[in-house]
Amino acid sequence: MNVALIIAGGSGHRMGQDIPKQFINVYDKPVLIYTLEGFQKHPLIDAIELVCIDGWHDVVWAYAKQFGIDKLKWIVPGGNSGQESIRNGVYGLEDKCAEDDIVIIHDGIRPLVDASVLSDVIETCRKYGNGVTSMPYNEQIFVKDDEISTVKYIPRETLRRVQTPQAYKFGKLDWAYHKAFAEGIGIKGSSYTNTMMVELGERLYFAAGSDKNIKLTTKDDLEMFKAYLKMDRDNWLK
Ligand SMILES: C[C@](O)(CO)[C@H](O)COP(=O)(O)O
Repeated sequence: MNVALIIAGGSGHRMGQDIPKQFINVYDKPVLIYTLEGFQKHPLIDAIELVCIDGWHDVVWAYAKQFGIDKLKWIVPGGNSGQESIRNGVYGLEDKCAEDDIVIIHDGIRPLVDASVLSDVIETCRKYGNGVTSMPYNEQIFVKDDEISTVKYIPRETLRRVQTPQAYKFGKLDWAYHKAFAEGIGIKGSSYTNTMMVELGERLYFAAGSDKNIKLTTKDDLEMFKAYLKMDRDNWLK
């Protein structure tokens, strides 16, 4: 079984809106529903679990009914940090998933995930035990020496930037969150499943990412999302 674990536990202050950014309407549809539709339509996804900020669960069930997201099976509460939210989602699957089932973790605010990206991350996980979508860097990365200057760069050929979706076998994922939270490894600051896994000594395997798979963090990202949707619609009308 392949289960999507969608993370929508945040309140999204950086967007400067009154409502959490995953619930902002774009052309009469909430951002989160665009994300869920990507998983709903994919033939390899069997079920979806959503980690959702408190107070919005009934709203999500109503939207799921309205937009035909019938793969959505479970909603669990968000945590105080990104890692707590993902942990809640993983623990919520303990009586639903077997060791070898694949869990595909994805940010609820990345609404442009392509079917080919999902297929490749699942295939990579089948082959190696995990898969993280990633992209090369096409800009130079410099290390700050202080707040205003640098004397060091990292050759970009040695770097990959990692996105979601990320796929893990459930047994390993569940083991990792229990160990990480028991021992305080890889759960602070901007940690995510990928960085935690590496801190726990695991090797991660790259799957194909996409430049279109943007994370909606700022208002500019929202404008870019709208532009992508318009471009798709214009292509479809041609
Ligand atoms: C993939 C990711 O960048 C972590 O490596 C993830 O998208 C981060 O999400 P966050 O909400 O900005 O922590």
